[in-house]
Amino acid sequence: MTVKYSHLFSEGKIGNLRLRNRIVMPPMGTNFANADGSVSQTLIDYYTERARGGVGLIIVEIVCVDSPVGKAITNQLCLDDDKYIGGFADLAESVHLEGAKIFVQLHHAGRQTTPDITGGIQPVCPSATHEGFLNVTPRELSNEEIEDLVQKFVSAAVRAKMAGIDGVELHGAHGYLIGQFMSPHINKRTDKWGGSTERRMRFPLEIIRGIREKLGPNFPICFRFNADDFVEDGIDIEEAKKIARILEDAGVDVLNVSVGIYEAMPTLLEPFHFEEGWRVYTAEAIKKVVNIPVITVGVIRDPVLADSIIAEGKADFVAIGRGLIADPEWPKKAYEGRDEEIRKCISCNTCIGLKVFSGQRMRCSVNPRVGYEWKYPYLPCACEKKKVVVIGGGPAGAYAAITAASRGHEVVLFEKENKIGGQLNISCLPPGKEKISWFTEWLEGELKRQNVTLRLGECATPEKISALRPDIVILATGAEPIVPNIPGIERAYLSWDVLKGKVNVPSGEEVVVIGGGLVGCETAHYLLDKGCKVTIVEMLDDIALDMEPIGRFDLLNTFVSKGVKMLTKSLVTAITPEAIQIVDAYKRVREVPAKHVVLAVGQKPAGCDLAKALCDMGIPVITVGDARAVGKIVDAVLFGFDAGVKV
Ligand SMILES: Cc1cc2nc3c(=O)[nH]c(=O)nc-3n(C[C@H](O)[C@H](O)[C@H](O)COP(=O)(O)OP(=O)(O)OC[C@H]3O[C@@H](n4cnc5c(N)ncnc54)[C@H](O)[C@@H]3O)c2cc1C
Ligand SMILES: Cc1cc2nc3c(=O)[nH]c(=O)nc-3n(C[C@H](O)[C@H](O)[C@H](O)COP(=O)(O)O)c2cc1C
Ligand code: SF4
Repeated sequence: MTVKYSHLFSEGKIGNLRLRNRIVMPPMGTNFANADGSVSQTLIDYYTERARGGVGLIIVEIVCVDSPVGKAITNQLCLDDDKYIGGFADLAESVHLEGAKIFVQLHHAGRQTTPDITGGIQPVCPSATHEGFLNVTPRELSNEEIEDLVQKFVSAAVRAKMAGIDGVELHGAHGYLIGQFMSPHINKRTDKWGGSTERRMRFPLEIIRGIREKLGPNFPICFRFNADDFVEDGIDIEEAKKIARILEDAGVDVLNVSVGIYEAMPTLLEPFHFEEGWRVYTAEAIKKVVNIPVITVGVIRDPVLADSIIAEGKADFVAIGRGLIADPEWPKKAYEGRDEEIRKCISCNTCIGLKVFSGQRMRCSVNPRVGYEWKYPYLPCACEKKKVVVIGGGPAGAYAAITAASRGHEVVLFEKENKIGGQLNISCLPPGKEKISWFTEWLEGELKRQNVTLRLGECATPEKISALRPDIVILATGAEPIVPNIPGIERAYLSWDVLKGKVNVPSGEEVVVIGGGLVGCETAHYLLDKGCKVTIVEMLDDIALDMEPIGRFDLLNTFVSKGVKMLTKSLVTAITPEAIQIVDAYKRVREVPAKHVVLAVGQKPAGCDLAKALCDMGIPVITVGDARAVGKIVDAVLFGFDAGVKV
């Protein structure tokens, strides 16, 4: 077989370690560890599946060297005690059996954590500089504490080696403890641990020296660091080049080049709008000044791009992070030239913002098996072939249909529109959200590949359904916008219609968006981009509270910089010909001028009557997605998949 991406699938080398290709899974926290920090079966199955999918090297997520004060997430792996070695040995063996190599990322959060995570302990830092994203003021570390921490990193590396792990990555990026020492933005010390670049590098260099002393010259050490902190006075690309040379001289085997600290969060965990490969230039700049291999990362979703990065010598390895959460078979499919079958990550950040950073286990919007690899190791073939009718071709219905068909059932899917996707076709319309349509395209392709009979442009009725004599119906009719009963409501446009371009709000005109949730804010963003003067009115304390926090941080910065008015704790009581009437936070009745009014006060489940009619006919019905409870893509896909497994 000719390999389409010959550069990507050429052998790689880190120190003396040989890797089967140039694809690296970068560290990504999951919250899958046990509560005591030990390796769980969920975690082993999750990583083993990625190894089976063909990745060359897995760098396991942040592993704490000093728990609890050094933890950044609730259920974080630990290696600060010998009791953890056994679990890591099981993990290493399982990954090795699938042909991949495995490193662990040694980590201390420093100031980028909260007392909720550290068990009430005040976070520590080289200097007591305030952290703006989490709003934390840390305590300054003493000289003795710093020396003790150096030993903790070294001891954790020794334990990793004892467990059969192939190498360690030191987490010097993203503004965690090692990076805090390195960054002039955070490290204000005047003793031997602060000052010039060389002095700020003392902490990581002591750790590297300690590891080399204990484990010798052949144990691979990877160093992850920022080529740009993207904050004032932080590390920039010129400083990063100096750092890279210092690390090479210190005997580091490979550099994993990243960017951003929490205060510049959208650069390190890019929301929807960041372009593919936007930060490859940083790795390319670092590669030019060193002779050791360099890893690049950040929104690399497409094998063509990944292969070209290697071919053009911009980096030696490409790290595919969220891409491998979304599709563990990304490498295998690329290797076999099945590019269109890759279920690409859409950069929604549900996995991190709504799940891991919110103390929950990782889940993925487009891959329902994430964290459930143990539960669904394979899809059981249907014992008895059934006729399954699915109503609704949004993500819930489409995923249910794909899953049921792949198990051998005969599946018919009704979608009243002429296109699959449901609300995905609206959610991809606000500025920067085009990547959502990648998922719609994948669903369309997969429905074809699984031979699902599509009845597009056909509204399902009880009569049509019963005529097909289905064994079971999966009802995935989604949601519809809520229209509140307030005087003057006839003058308001629905946000869905504005986004679809069914109504035109001329640019330059004043618009009030009623409802400041995700849909209202994204409609406001769309109107802002069109040049409208936008006011958002929201009855809750704040806006966009249902939005993924990193995307929200990004959007609110845009709103502030572009002068969007945000009226919170304000209830709309009427819409008049030129204004809206509100009761504001101080219980005052006020008028807000509004040439145009857009309504986005939430959605409610649709299709309840249809479900009832089918049940009355004695047809078994499973209701999934927004039709069951209005949620997000992640909920629709998980429940759709689960229904497809159960029928
Ligand atoms: C503007 C906007 C932005 C959004 N942004 C995000 C986001 O960033 N992240 C996120 O996670 N979620 C987002 N969402 C929400 C997400 O799109 C929905 O939660 C998800 O699409 C629900 O999937 P579903 O399959 O349950 O329903 P839907 O997507 O609503 O699909 C239901 C389908 O059923 C069809 N249907 C209904 N009745 C019948 C019938 N009788 N016969 C045939 N077909 C029928 C409809 O035409 C529709 O295609 C957004 C939603 C909107 C409106
Ligand atoms: C859920 C999640 C958890 C992450 N956890 C870590 C981590 O533990 N250590 C780290 O260095 N980077 C972490 N990252 C950043 C990734 O390693 C990677 O740099 C980033 O996601 C950009 O690459 P991508 O677009 O390929 O996902 C995390 C990212 C995600 C999405
Ligand atoms: S949850 Fe969203 S961002 Fe995270 S891997 Fe899945 S698709 Fe990508």
